[in-house]
Amino acid sequence: MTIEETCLKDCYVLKPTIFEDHRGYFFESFNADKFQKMTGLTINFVQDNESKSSKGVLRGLHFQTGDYEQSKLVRVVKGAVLDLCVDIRRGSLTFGQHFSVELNEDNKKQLFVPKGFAHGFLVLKNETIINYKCDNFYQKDSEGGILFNDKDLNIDWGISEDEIILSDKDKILPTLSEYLNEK
Ligand SMILES: Cc1cn([C@H]2C[C@H](O)[C@@H](COP(=O)(O)OP(=O)(O)O[C@H]3O[C@H](C)C(=O)[C@H](O)[C@H]3O)O2)c(=O)[nH]c1=O
Repeated sequence: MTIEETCLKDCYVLKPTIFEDHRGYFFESFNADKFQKMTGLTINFVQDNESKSSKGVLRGLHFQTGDYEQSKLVRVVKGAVLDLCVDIRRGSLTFGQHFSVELNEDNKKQLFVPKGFAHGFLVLKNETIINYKCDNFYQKDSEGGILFNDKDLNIDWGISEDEIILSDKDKILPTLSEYLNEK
C-alpha cells in the first residue's frame, strides 16, 4: 500500500498493492495495522456503506456533527467518481479548502476523509458502485450538509450544473457560511 498526503492535514490518498495472476486480482481493501503505521492514526471503522449511482449524480456535500462525526475511507468498486472533501474544521489553517481525486475501478485509489470534513462525489461513469467505511454510526439527527456549488468553496466539478443530478435534499442545502451562522 502507498499513501499520499494532500493539501489538507489528515486527508490522505491510499493506493493498495494489487496482486494479479491468471485468475484475476487480490488486494487488501483495508488493513488497520498498515493504516496506523502509515498515517499515525488509529481508526476503528464500525459501519460500511455502499451506493450505486448513474453518471452525473452528485451526492453531497455531507457530514455528521458532534458525537457522531465520521471519518470515512472511500473507494470505487465499479465505475468512477470525482471524490471531494472540504475542510470545515473551525480554526483549521485550511478551513474552507477542498481536495478532490478521481477514484475508479482501475486505479483502486481510496480517499481517507477525516472527521470535520464535508464529503461528496460526482459520478463519472454509469452504474458506479462506491463503498466506504465509517468510524461512527449513522445518526439521522446529526446529519449536516453544504451546497455543492457554494460559491465561497470555488469547487470546479468539471461539468455544467444543469447536467448534475441531485437529491431533493441536496438541492436545498445551505452554503457553508449559512450553515455556520445557523449553529
Ligand atoms: C448515510 C446513510 C443513509 N441511510 C439511509 C437514509 C436514507 O433513507 C437513505 C439514503 O440516504 P442519503 O440520501 O443521505 O444517501 P447519500 O446521499 O448517498 O448520503 C451519503 O452521501 C455522502 C457522499 C456521504 O459521505 C454520506 O455517507 C452520506 O450522507 O439511506 C442509512 O440508513 N444509513 C446511512 O449511513
